[in-house]
Amino acid sequence: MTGACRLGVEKERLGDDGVAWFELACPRSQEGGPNVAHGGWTASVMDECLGHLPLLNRVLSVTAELTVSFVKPVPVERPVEVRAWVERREGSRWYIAGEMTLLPGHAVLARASGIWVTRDRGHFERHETWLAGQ
Ligand SMILES: CC(C)(COP(=O)(O)OP(=O)(O)OC[C@H]1O[C@@H](n2cnc3c(N)ncnc32)[C@H](O)[C@@H]1OP(=O)(O)O)[C@@H](O)C(=O)NCCC(=O)NCCSC(=O)Cc1ccccc1
Repeated sequence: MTGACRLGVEKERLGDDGVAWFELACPRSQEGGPNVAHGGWTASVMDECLGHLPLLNRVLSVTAELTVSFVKPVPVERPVEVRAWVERREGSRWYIAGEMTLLPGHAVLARASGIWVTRDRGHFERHETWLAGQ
């Protein structure tokens, strides 16, 4: 369980096959058109879910690139599923892809792919040092 996620993610699980699975619904507050999600919500959810895959493997990473295809409008307050999987790893880069489908029929609503770069625990401290010089 992920607790009270502001994006609406309610459940999360890593399968034995390495595929991460999430169940969620777009909150009414994220509406971008009549009864449908704002695209920024969809992109954020894909970042959140795909980015959780390294975390579920106990690896700290940050998003370096993210591409989202908006296939269909996402209805608000309707259960949707996101699946995420690792396509390949090269050096410190994780190439991760995923898709969002509408439950219960699994019509595809969005697809995403991106690159996550692993970081050590000093990442945020180094950022604070950099920020102080700006
Ligand atoms: C860290 C980095 C992405 C790269 O820093 P640098 O100093 O340049 O890195 P460095 O030189 O050490 O290279 C390392 C490796 O990376 C590669 N590479 C580098 N750039 C790119 C690229 N654009 N695209 C592709 N690859 C790139 C580079 O070739 C090298 O590869 P190698 O090791 O030779 O195979 C920096 O630009 C940054 O912090 N950006 C902001 C990130 C941020 O704030 N994200 C949003 C918040 S996080 C979030 O929300 C996710 C989340 C969700 C849910 C739960 C948890 C997490």
